Amino acid sequence: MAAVAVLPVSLSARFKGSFAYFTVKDRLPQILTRVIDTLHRHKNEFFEEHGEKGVEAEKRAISFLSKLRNELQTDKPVTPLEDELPDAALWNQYLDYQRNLANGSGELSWFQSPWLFVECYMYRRIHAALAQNPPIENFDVFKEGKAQNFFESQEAVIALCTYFQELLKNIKDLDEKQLQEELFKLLQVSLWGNKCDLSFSAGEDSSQKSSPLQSLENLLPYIVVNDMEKIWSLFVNTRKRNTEKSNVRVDIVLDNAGFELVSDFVLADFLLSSKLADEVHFHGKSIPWYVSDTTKHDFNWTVKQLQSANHMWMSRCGINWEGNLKKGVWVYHDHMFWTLPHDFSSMAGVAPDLYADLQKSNLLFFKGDLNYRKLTGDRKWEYTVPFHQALNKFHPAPLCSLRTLKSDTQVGLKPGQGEEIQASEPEWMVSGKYGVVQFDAAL
Ligand SMILES: O=P(O)(O)OC[C@H]1O[C@](O)(CO)[C@@H](O)[C@@H]1O
Ligand SMILES: [Mn+2]
Repeated sequence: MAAVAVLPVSLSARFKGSFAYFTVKDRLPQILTRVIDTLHRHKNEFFEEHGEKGVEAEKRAISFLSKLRNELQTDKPVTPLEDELPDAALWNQYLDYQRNLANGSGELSWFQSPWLFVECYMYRRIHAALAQNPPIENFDVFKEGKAQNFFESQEAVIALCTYFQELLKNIKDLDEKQLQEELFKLLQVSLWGNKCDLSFSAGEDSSQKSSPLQSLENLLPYIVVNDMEKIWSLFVNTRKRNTEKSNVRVDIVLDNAGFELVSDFVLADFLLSSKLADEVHFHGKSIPWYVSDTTKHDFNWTVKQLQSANHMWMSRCGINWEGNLKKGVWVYHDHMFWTLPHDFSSMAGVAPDLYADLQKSNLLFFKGDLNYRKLTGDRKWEYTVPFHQALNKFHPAPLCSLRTLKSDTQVGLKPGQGEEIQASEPEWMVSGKYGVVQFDAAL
């Protein structure tokens, strides 16, 4: 008889003093207030573009969002979605599932329900507030913040593109050891690029200021799970095993736009230029999500920004990346599943097409904290539970999380490792200062 997986409870604001409680009580209302403020500040633009209809739509969206903020702050019931968007049915099925988990017919509460669920729900309601109010239905309330993060990270972008173009000049002469070293550097740049996320800072400035390559050495001790050697072995073994005909495919499940996205592009370009991989598939969000997550617009906008930069190495990168997309060796996807509330153990059942697509990959990179929470079900795991166990049967392909810790859940640590850091830095799980490169070899 197969052992039945005993799963710990979900993180939730019902645990006073937890980071979930602080987020639902303080940070989510702050994010909503910023969204409302953004709409107010764009009133003239809406008028210029759409006339009176634009201003009326803006007013309706603001009243939707103010109502939402009041529901959240006074812990009113979490209500079914009433919009006609394609994912509404899946969302309302999930609400029923959560209601039955809670206590049958009882109401769903922001503070008593699982944190992952109510936080995702808030972003889906923000999307509905815009989508239901033409003619501003396509306005991305987070666009300004994402663009600002990109522009304020220019120095880091220039440093990274310059470094990378120099590397490309002699990439053919690199031996295996040097290739491995460069891979490790760019994995770390992509990892620490994840510190820059606006939902974490509730929209405060979080752009990458310093050069991303300078600080890697002294950031190494803050990587609490470091499986980079396993990633290298996977690439070496895949290349040995692979015959000429079959492609080595790597997927990157993206997180934040801005500097982090550029660091993911550089990693992806390196994987192709070094011939460690033949194609890279990127997975973004189909609606604005968690303030800074990458949408299709952000993805294309960022490539265009690099291309048209008046800096030689930036534009060289942008031109190469546009070329990769045109050649089809880079492919962008944005499946609806990534913006549902489900954790990834439900993917095979809820989105079998996506699960089947991920199974074609040789290695899946999952960027960031929200993806980590969904990989491990956002549960109160013991620190030392194996990552494989916490994945709860989610094994479409070998996978690696590149995550800076911004929520209080972490698995796969050595005995005593978590307690030791906790003793000296009580905020270590939510400061974004620590990170993991955490690998699971699948079955
Ligand atoms: O962009 P990332 O790395 O997924 O971070 C998003 C995280 O930020 C937070 O808003 C911080 O609380 C979490 O809710 C979420 O997991
Ligand atoms: Mn994010």
